[in-house]
Amino acid sequence: MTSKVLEVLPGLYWVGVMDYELKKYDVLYPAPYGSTYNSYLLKTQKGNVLFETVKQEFANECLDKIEQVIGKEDRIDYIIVDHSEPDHSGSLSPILKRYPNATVVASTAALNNLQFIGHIRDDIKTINTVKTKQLNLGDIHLKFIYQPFLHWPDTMITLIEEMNVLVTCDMFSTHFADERMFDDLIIDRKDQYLQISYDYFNSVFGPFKRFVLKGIQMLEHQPGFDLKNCKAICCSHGPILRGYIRERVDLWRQWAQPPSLKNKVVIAYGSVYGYTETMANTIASGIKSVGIEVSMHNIENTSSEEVLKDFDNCKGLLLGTPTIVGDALPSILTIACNLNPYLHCQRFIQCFGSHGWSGEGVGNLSARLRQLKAKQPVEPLSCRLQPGQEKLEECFEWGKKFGLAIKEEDEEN
Ligand SMILES: Cc1cc2nc3c(=O)[nH]c(=O)nc-3n(C[C@H](O)[C@H](O)[C@H](O)COP(=O)(O)O)c2cc1C
Repeated sequence: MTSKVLEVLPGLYWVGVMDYELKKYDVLYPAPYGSTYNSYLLKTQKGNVLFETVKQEFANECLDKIEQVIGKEDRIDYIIVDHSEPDHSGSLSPILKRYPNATVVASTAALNNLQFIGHIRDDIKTINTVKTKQLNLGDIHLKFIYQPFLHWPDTMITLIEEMNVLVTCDMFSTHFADERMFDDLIIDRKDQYLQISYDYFNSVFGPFKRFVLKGIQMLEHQPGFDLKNCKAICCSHGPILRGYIRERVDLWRQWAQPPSLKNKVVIAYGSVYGYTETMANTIASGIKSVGIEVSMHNIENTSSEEVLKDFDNCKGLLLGTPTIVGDALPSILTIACNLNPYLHCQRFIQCFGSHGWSGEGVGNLSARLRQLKAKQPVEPLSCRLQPGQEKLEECFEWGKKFGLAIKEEDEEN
């Protein structure tokens, strides 16, 4: 189903598309309300400017809408690519084919990526916004504000100065398709919009919270721009913001606050004969001896999800596994695979376990844990079969050292 061109403000039009069929995004996350790929067309004294394109399969619909605004004869002079992810740049090639004289305006990193997305021709005119930070279009000036990691290294925000409008690409976006397209027109779906906005924030921007806070601060202190008088935030998915800009910015700021982590260690383990379990209990005693709280999970009676939920607001995690047929226990490996270097590199994470002969369990698990680049005040701890008195003393000291590292960091802060 095609949608209509919408006027955002005089001279600025939405020429994006609706994607009601989208069921999931980024492979993993449900998109229960579909999505939109927002592209905007700005008419100025010195030419027509297109902000973002749309997903490749919607190129013709976007081209039709562009023609509805500028007619068959007029041309696109500039295409601003605030972020080169294919859902925004996928139609760049067909649009450049139709408007071969358009200049592509993007950051160094985005221009670089565009060589590998749609493989645009080498002779296309470009402006690198890391060097050229402004564009004078007569009655309108564009200011390019490079904001890497919102949410790729290539991202920028464009300020349409005279209109007091921000084009933010994925920042302040969400996957939500509604033909009314403006935040103040969809208040009857407020709860759905809020819920999917939070999910989108978490999945896409969750790993980049400090960049979100930096980005918001930058917008609030941008010379010549007043967020209070901002007329619209033209994001790249879901409703355009115009009625509730302040509220949305405040929500994003609130969601982006760093988690407050407890001085607590979660220990999750599996154990066939109780050997890894004995290690776990002794390690826990060592941790508690320095005043750090511990919570224990035997994976036989709980799930990886519950362990991850418990660890969500804790500083430390220890994973225990025996070696079973040349590997670690899958459920314990699953916990490690659900951790992420961007999200968990500031935490304390290590592993331990018992084995019979070859001992790959702890080795394989620790290979994954090293990829997280988390803090590891102790080396992985292995034990051949049943831990004896000496090994138990080692477990106690190992736990104590792990707990002390958490305590010392807390005292330093
Ligand atoms: C089904 C099964 C397969 C095993 N495979 C291995 C193996 O490939 N390599 C190894 O070092 N030990 C292997 N073991 C031995 C255990 O790792 C060892 O008994 C360990 O001490 C068990 O610790 P737990 O009581 O904490 O489970 C295996 C044990 C079982 C029950």
